[in-house]
Amino acid sequence: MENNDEQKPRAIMFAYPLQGHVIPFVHLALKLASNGFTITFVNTLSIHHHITKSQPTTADADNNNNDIFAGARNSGLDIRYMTISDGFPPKFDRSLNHDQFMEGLLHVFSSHVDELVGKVLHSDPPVTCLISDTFFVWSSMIADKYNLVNVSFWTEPVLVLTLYYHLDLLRKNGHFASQDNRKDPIDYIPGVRAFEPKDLMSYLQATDNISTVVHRIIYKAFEDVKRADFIVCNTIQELESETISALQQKQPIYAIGPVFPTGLATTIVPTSLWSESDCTQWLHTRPNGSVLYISFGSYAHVSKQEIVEIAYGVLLSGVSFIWVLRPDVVKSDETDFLPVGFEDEIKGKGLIVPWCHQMAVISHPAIEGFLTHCGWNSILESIWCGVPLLCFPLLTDQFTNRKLVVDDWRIGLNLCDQKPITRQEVASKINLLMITEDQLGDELWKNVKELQGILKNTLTADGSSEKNFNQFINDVKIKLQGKLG
Ligand SMILES: O=c1ccn([C@@H]2O[C@H](COP(=O)(O)OP(=O)(O)O[C@H]3O[C@H](CO)[C@@H](O)[C@H](O)[C@H]3O)[C@@H](O)[C@H]2O)c(=O)[nH]1
Repeated sequence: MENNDEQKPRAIMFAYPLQGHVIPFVHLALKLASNGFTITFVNTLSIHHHITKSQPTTADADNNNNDIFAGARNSGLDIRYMTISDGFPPKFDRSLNHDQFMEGLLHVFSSHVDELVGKVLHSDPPVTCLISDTFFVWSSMIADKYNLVNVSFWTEPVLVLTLYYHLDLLRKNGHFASQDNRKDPIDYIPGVRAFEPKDLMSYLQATDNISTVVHRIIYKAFEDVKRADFIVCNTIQELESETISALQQKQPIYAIGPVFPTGLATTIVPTSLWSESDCTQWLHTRPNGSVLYISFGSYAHVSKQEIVEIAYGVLLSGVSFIWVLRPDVVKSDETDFLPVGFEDEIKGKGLIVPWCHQMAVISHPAIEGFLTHCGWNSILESIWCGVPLLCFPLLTDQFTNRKLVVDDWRIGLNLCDQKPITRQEVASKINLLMITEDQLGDELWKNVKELQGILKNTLTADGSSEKNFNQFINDVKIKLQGKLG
């Protein structure tokens, strides 16, 4: 029962300044605000500029120009919006100068956060709770300094969180950070069945340099998360139950996913860093179940050679396709990375766009398969839409996510079994995925429909994510009462 004298909880939220993190953060903010929280949402200035620049020029966009949550507030939610410097000038290219940018997030960003939290702490209602991305290295320092409930939001599978959490075990057993990492299966991580080292996150597979800036962030962030009061995860209890239960022995952890754009959110809170091309008209002209959607997310880079092999492979397969090729997908100043004449050859068959509204595209009945880099949001969105996956992991958690999709849940195939990829293999894998009359295609399709049912169910009133979310809110309130004495 709601106690009216209870102070309204107010959380300040810091999203990691990358597309794949901002999207779930925004939707978590909306979910919390719909459940009685006052939210102060903080984006870096750079993310803010990207979002506002990519908006179509409409009256709504003008409204949203300084405040992406203006529409949400008009609908009655108490979400305030602030921006913060990430320490770099606006024109600094954060994608091309990735490591320098990450050094800034590691060493400089916390002082900006500290200053901002100090300023807003005593506004009305006072800030009582910090919700920050698990990859930030300063959360416990800020929470301790300002006596805030410390909530870590994890935007990847709990399997990945667990592996980072137990980095000490991987080291001790020689699967990480040894002269010559062990190649045999890893069978000692609590809640994780034996798996191959090739399925570890890319940073933990490294042997040459394990002091890169991302490694240093990982070492610090996954020690820091051990001091969080609560860990909230964009995953689903039914999909990762053993792993979640094991980690729950260590810390309170809540699977509340999928944290998705609902109808309300998609229309009123812009989150895209690039302008979205409208693919709907084109999709309407295609037969149901005939189009392959291809995207490598917002962050990873692909080599020109791989783009060329995929391009020829898609042509050889003969399927229709939409391919999202963001301007910086190849890590160089080179903009002509497609084979000469490719765009003429695909006329009437394929559509290439720099960015789109992914959920709108993959929920269209014309879409039959998704060639993906295995970003966690893309996987959840694809399951939600009942679309099987063709997996081409590039970086970070994507290798571990691939294992879940292909080996554990059997809702997808590997694009290639070993690198370098070839156009012949690309074509044959696309055909295997897209021809659902075949036994394999049929099995993938049935499995993904089953998981789709689980995902849809989890957000109903009796569903696990809904229950976990309510439990989380109750536990935060109890913790707050304890803190306020
Ligand atoms: O044209 C596009 C392409 C993508 N998206 C959206 O962008 C997000 C992309 O997220 P994700 O699929 O997770 O990929 P990344 O952007 O690469 O995400 C980063 O963050 C994820 C969550 O932490 C990690 O799993 C990834 O490995 C990491 O690269 C999704 O919500 C997509 O719907 C669009 O809206 N339009």
